[in-house]
Amino acid sequence: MIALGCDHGGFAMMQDVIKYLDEQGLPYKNFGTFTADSCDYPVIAEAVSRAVTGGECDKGVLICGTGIGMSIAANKFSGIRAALCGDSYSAEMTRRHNDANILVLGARVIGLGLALKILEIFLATPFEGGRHARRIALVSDLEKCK
Ligand SMILES: O=C(CO)[C@H](O)[C@H](O)[C@H](O)COP(=O)(O)O
Repeated sequence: MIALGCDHGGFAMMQDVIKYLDEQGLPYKNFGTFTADSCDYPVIAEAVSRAVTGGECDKGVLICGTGIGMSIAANKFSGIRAALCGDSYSAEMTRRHNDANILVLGARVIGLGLALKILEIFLATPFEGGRHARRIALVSDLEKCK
C-alpha cells in the first residue's frame, strides 16, 4: 500500500500520479490535500509519515512545490527515509542504497514525464542490503541525537 500526500503546489501532479497508479493497478491511500487551495505541507507530511512508520503503508509519495519542505518534515519521523529525487539515477540509488521509504517530488521543479519515470523506478527497485543495511542502522542511531 502506498501512502500519498501533497500540498497545493503538488496537487496537479498528484492527480497524474494517482492516474498512473490506477493504470498500474497499484494500491494506495490518499492523505490529501484534496483541492488546489493553499494548505500547509507539514500536516500532510505527518499523515503520510505516520502511515508508513505505523505499517499501514509500506511506501509513501509526497509532492510539494520544490519537494524540500515535505522532505524536511517527513525526515523528522524516526524510521522515515524520505528522498527528494529529481533524476532517475537518484531514484534507483536511494532504493538500492538508502532503502528510502518515501519518494518526494518537486512539482515546480520537474515535469510530469520525469516524475512518473522516477516513481516507476522507485517502486520497482529493491534494497540491496549488505553494507547498506549497516549504514542505515547507523543513520537510525542518529535519530537519538538532540
Ligand atoms: O515547502 C515547500 C518549499 O520547501 C513547498 O514547495 C511548498 O509547496 C511551497 O512552499 C508553497 O508555497 P506557496 O507560495 O504557499 O504556494
